[in-house]
Amino acid sequence: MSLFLVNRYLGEDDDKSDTKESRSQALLLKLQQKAKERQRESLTEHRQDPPEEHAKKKTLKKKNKSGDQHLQHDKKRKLECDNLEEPVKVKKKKKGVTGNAEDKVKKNVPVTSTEGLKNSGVSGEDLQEQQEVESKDDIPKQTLDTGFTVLGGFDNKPVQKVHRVLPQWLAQPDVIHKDIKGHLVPVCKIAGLAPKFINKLHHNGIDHFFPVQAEVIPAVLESAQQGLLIGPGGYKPRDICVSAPTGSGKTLAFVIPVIQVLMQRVICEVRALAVLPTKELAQQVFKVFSTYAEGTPLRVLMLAGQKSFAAEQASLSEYRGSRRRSLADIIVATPGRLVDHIHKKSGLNLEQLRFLIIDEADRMIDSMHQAWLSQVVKATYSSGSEPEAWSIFSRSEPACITAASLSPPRMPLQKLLFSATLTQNPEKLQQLDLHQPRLFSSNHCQADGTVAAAQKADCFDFPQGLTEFYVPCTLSRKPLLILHFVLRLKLSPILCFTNSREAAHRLYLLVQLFGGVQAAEFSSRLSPAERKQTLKDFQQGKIQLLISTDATARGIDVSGVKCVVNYDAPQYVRTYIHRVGRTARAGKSGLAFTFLLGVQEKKFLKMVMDAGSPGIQKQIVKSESLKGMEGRYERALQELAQAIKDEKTK
Ligand SMILES: Nc1ncnc2c1ncn2[C@@H]1O[C@H](COP(=O)(O)OP(=O)(O)OP(=O)(O)O)[C@@H](O)[C@H]1O
Repeated sequence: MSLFLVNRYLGEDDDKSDTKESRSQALLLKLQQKAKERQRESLTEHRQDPPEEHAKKKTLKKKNKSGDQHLQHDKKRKLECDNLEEPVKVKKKKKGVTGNAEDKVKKNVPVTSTEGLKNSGVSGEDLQEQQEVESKDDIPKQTLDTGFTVLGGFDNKPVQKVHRVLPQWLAQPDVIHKDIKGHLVPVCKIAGLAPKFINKLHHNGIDHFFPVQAEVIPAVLESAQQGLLIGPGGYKPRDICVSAPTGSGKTLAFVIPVIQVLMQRVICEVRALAVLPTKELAQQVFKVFSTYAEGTPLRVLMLAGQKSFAAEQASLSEYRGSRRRSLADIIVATPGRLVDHIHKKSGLNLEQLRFLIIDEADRMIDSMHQAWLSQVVKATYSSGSEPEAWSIFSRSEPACITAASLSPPRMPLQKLLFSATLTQNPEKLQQLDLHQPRLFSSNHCQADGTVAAAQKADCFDFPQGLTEFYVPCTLSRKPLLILHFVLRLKLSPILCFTNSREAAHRLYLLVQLFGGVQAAEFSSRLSPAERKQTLKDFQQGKIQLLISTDATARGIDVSGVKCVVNYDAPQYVRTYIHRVGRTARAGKSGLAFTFLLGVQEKKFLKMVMDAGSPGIQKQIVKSESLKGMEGRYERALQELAQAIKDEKTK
């Protein structure tokens, strides 16, 4: 009933009905061909039969029209005895129940496509009668008897495509320019930054802000213009989401305003918490916070498992007199360690928390293990256990609104989300319970800076200076290719990604056995201390080829990476974007190569183009250019088998 037809949003995939449509089209064509063949046979037969014979058949057919199966069977047997072919039922049917196209062909009744009928030599008036009869037949029997008219048709209408409807804040974001170099803003132009802060930026070689920083820093400063307790206009400050390419400077976009807002604080309380997915990223952000908090009274602490739990606990707070005092203003943590400290009540007091920063937000949303966010938000409400001098400002759990609950200003909790591949799926974002969110996105920015129409889901921005290639190859040639890139093409330092830590380890052993390359591996096979040392050596240029799993794919900032190689093609487009984003950072240029087997090419290229890649070029490496390495390579392969066996025995 079309009155109650509801079209659902079927996602960005190809329309399901299209496939259904194409299937039925194909079936129809097949049936028509069969019908035509039968009609041709009958016509040839028709010409051969004498007229009386033809009349006999016709009457026979009319009598048996509504015959049942066994009668049909007898007739068939009778005809066979008379050594006569069964006539192909080509022509019209006066009455009868419509079957589907397939049934029609089985009973040799022509499929109701008019050209099929025309070709079969059925005359015009028959055609008209046929269509009238059929069109009447289309209406189910009971309506003919009752005379009621049926609202809407029963015919199979294709589902209309319903376009995605986004909340306004997602559909109309604040635009961030993609072109970093073309839209630099001098740091002194940003209102609200303390002069000594500007000097510190100059001292660290930062004279201009990148587009994402020029947009986000003023927005965060504005949300705390009236102090920590209230946002603009006396309302609770809006949460902020930032979606900008890899290497576009998102870290400083939250470090600088948070330090600027908190540096005037009087009493030390935990007022900023940055949560990151991995230890290495936490270490990296902790370093940036420490660099810019130097010279201010702010103290930065990391809870990521680099030190023992007890050592972290001791550095969180201490008793002074009868009260526990916080020893940290800003905390940088990984979710697991953070939840441990909350559960074990190890002196982590979040009741004065003002900024909750979630970096690599899409990854943090997907891996909400231990429901860390709800634990953190719960911990920001006053437990009521210790009568706090700040009780006047401490938050109480949201309850019914009363005059009392509205009177004293509560410390608002403002969430700041950052990612290069921020999801636009409202259902996923709903988990974060954002308050009147404001989105800053480069995704919607056109070349001339105007806002593009709502983007397809999962369409992202790639760094401007990135050039992407794919290399068709076979499994056995991959190691030779990576050696060719290091030894012959001199593309090092190369960051090479594999899809598993075993593959990374095997490749590392093989490259070591081949010789002549400073290589290292980076995966969870190494201890945190070894990983930290490996990253440091890579930063210092002591390593030509770093073979890594996706542990370094996100956020790790290693300046000077000229080339990223996807030794194993990534399964997901977000993984691809974060891997290739390890190069071409801060507006610099960089190369990304993906080794593809024949079977992977079509699907991978479609995935990358659908994600908004500016273009990926085919780079063929001829077998001749690998000549001369085969001998050493074969020997290295044999030794590898032995080396792996020895490791297993150890
Ligand atoms: N205004 C600036 N001027 C010069 N260099 C900058 C500026 N802002 C950031 N950088 C440098 O750019 C590099 C990338 O910065 P950052 O790691 O913050 O990028 P990102 O957007 O967080 O990347 P990812 O999405 O991969 O985490 C860093 O080495 C940083 O020091």
